[in-house]
Amino acid sequence: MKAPVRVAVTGAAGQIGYSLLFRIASGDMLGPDQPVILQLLEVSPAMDALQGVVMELDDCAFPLVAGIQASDQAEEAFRDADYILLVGAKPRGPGMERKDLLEANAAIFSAQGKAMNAVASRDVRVLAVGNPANTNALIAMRNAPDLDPGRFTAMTRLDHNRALAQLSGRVGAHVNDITRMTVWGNHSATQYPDISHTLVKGSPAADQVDQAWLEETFIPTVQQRGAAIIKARGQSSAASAASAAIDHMRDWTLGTPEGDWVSMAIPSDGSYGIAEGLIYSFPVRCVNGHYEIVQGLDVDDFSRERMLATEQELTEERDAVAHLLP
Ligand SMILES: NC(=O)C1=CN([C@@H]2O[C@H](COP(=O)(O)OP(=O)(O)OC[C@H]3O[C@@H](n4cnc5c(N)ncnc54)[C@H](O)[C@@H]3O)[C@@H](O)[C@H]2O)C=CC1
Ligand SMILES: O=C([O-])CC(=O)C(=O)O
Repeated sequence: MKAPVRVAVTGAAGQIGYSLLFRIASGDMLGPDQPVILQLLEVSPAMDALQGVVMELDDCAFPLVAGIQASDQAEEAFRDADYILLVGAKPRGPGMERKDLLEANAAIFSAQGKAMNAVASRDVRVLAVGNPANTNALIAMRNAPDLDPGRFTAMTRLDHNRALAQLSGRVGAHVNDITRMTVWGNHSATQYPDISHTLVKGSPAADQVDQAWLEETFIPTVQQRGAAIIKARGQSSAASAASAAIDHMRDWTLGTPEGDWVSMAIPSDGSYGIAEGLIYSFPVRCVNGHYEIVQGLDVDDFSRERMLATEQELTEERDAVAHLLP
């Protein structure tokens, strides 16, 4: 058995938390030989509810759980954390866009960035799930100047998985047979799910679907899937979001499968002409605990236009929170 690692989760008594914690604890995120110490953060009024979740975690008698701490203080929850999943934030309701949450949630990520800067492990891996996820990751990153900016990421894996599911249904292939899907940009309605480089059983996906389906069905369905779930369920997606968070952290830490890649929102290094520093979703390969942007993909005019539109939205979100970016 390895030495335990410390995994902090914010919003631990919320909807996503209720799916996420049990999967982290069972080894789905970091592997069946990696014990974890869970460090759970909630706001003070939710501490009773969090205590109930902790009781349930205890009652699972998970072999990999080496400790559980619950706190309403970020500096306690983030102390020496090797992984931080920033889930705690307000979700949107019907008729809202995710960026409408910016004002309500931005302050949380600036305070939590400062707290992790002070106390987290210098090798921490951070995932922002709370919306608007990309810009919240940017706020946390900029408020944690002593940590490596490359350690700050936001979740577009749910969009990536949704794109796999939609294409799988259309071409009649299992998701396991689909590789090299890409989601570019923001976790929002401007994101660009791109199948230009995607393979189905090793052959180009673009040859197996028509342009009208791509433009009129595939892209808008993936872009609007979060809203469709809210309409159907009355609440935003939770179990699928938790599952995507597990996938994101697992692949970052343990590596992406040979020949494939995944989508992660990470600080842009200027690749594909995207402004440096924005938290933008790229195709990435992960090896030995590090991600690298897949380079050299052809970008045609159709793709370029969409990649720029979502970059533009991220620039506007960044400008709207300039006062929180030291
Ligand atoms: N990036 C993505 O793909 C997805 C992101 N989301 C976002 O994730 C966030 C959480 O969603 P749910 O779990 O459904 O919401 P929820 O409302 O069920 O849970 C959020 C929890 O966060 C807690 N919280 C609020 N402020 C906090 C703070 N400062 N510190 C610690 N905890 C805090 C609340 O008390 C609550 O228990 C929302 O912003 C939602 O929009 C949801 C689905 C997918
Ligand atoms: O749509 C929402 O507000 C929740 C979310 O981010 C998603 O399901 O992708």
